Amino acid sequence: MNILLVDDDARSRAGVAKFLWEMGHHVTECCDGEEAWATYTASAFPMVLSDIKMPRLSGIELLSRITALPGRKADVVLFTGHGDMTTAIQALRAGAYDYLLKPINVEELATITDKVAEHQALLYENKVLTERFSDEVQAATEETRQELSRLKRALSQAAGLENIGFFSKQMQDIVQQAQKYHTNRSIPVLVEGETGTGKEIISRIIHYGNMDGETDDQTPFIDVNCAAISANLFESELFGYEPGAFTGSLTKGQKGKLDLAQGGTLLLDEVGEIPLELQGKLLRVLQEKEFYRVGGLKKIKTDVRIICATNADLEQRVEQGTFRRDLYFRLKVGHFLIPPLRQRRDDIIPLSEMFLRQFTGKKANRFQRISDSAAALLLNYNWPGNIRELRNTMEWVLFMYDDAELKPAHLAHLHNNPQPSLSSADNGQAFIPEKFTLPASGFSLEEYVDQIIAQAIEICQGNKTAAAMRLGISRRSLYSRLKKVKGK
Ligand SMILES: Nc1ncnc2c1ncn2[C@@H]1O[C@H](COP(=O)(O)OP(=O)(O)OP(=O)(O)O)[C@@H](O)[C@H]1O
Repeated sequence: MNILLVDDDARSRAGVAKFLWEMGHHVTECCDGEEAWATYTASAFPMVLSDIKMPRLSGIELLSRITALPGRKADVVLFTGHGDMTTAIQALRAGAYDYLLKPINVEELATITDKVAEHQALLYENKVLTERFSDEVQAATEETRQELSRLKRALSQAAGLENIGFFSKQMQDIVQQAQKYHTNRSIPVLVEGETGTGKEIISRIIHYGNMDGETDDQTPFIDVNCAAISANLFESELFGYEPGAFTGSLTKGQKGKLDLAQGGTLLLDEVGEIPLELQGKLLRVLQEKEFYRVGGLKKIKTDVRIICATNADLEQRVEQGTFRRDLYFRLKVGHFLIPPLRQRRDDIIPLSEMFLRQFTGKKANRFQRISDSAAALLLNYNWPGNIRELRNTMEWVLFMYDDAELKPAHLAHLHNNPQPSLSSADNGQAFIPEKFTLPASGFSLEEYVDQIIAQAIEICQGNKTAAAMRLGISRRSLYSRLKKVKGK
């Protein structure tokens, strides 16, 4: 062990040093506290043996400095005079490991030195174990974190809530509202919107209560596409049937979707397609919270949240007499009208980027950017198939092309929707509509201008200078307009 020996009495110091060398230790000698402090801070000593009374810096002051140092430090043993118990107590209070009475008894010195060696070995072992333990804890924590995120991903996937994003204020408000409905299961909810707007996703958020499918709620989410069930099977599909209820039925009978959704959520997608004669039965379920199986006499109590989704105009169906008015109002207690994508343009670019990232997968170099002109095109297309169409478009682009940037050429197929066209100007003549009638409402000049710019860029195959010339505006005006569109 490396021992720092400090004593201003050279004879006594030499005697102690000789004994310690003989014990097999390595001794560094100092003749006062200041010299000892400089030596101690320059290299590591597990043990300091020091006299108390010394010029310049006393043993107690040296001890205080050593104990004030951060980290692992030496055990300090101080020499005190015979009968000087006050100093001995003072030394222990200041943090000394032990004290030795002068003149030094070599047996006591050997015992204390062995004790210090053992103590320092234990401290070292403890340090190593603590470091190893903290490494192991860190590794285990990392493993648990990875496992948790794997499970979260699996859960989101199972919940159908993987890779979704809501960027526009309109959709963020809807998601917030949907999360509120999660806590009140007794409110039926009607989700209306065009095809592909995300009605099913909003229904799942109502059920799971959050966007990533992470929930303690293990209750079922049962999805029924009412348009896909033939009218004669509808009742048994929804309510189930008792054994032998009809010819060809299973002998054990069968549970219906309402039974399967017990305690959870039943999503009736395309609810407008429910046959009129069954609408009364559905109303009864909503009002009385009970139903009969086909061929059954026993009332079955139900505890199911019912969400209905439709892209049909239910109000019109009510007027036409094909949908019950009382059911319509009952379903509509909680109501969402999901806007089409063209009315929430703030979603278009971030969703496109998200889908590109998603379909690019690990081939990270592909389609890292969307060019200004492609962005203008995406923003001005009217997306009749809404997010489903946008998603399919990005998947198709990634399948067809390999480029670092999404350009108008990759989106050529988006142009055949009925948008105002510049093609009539292809003969080089100025484009002057013969007659333009301003609609009573719903017209946005801004949108119109953006659409024209997108088409000009597309016609000029992405060449913005040519597009600006074509439109009779400066290149700078075109760029500032594009910047504005992208920033929207
Ligand atoms: N916010 C979103 N983020 C990512 N993908 C979305 C989002 N909304 C919808 N989608 C995707 O668009 C497609 C259509 O969504 P969804 O089935 O929820 O629409 P829908 O309105 O119920 O359509 P339909 O009326 O045709 O049944 C799905 O692939 C879905 O994953």
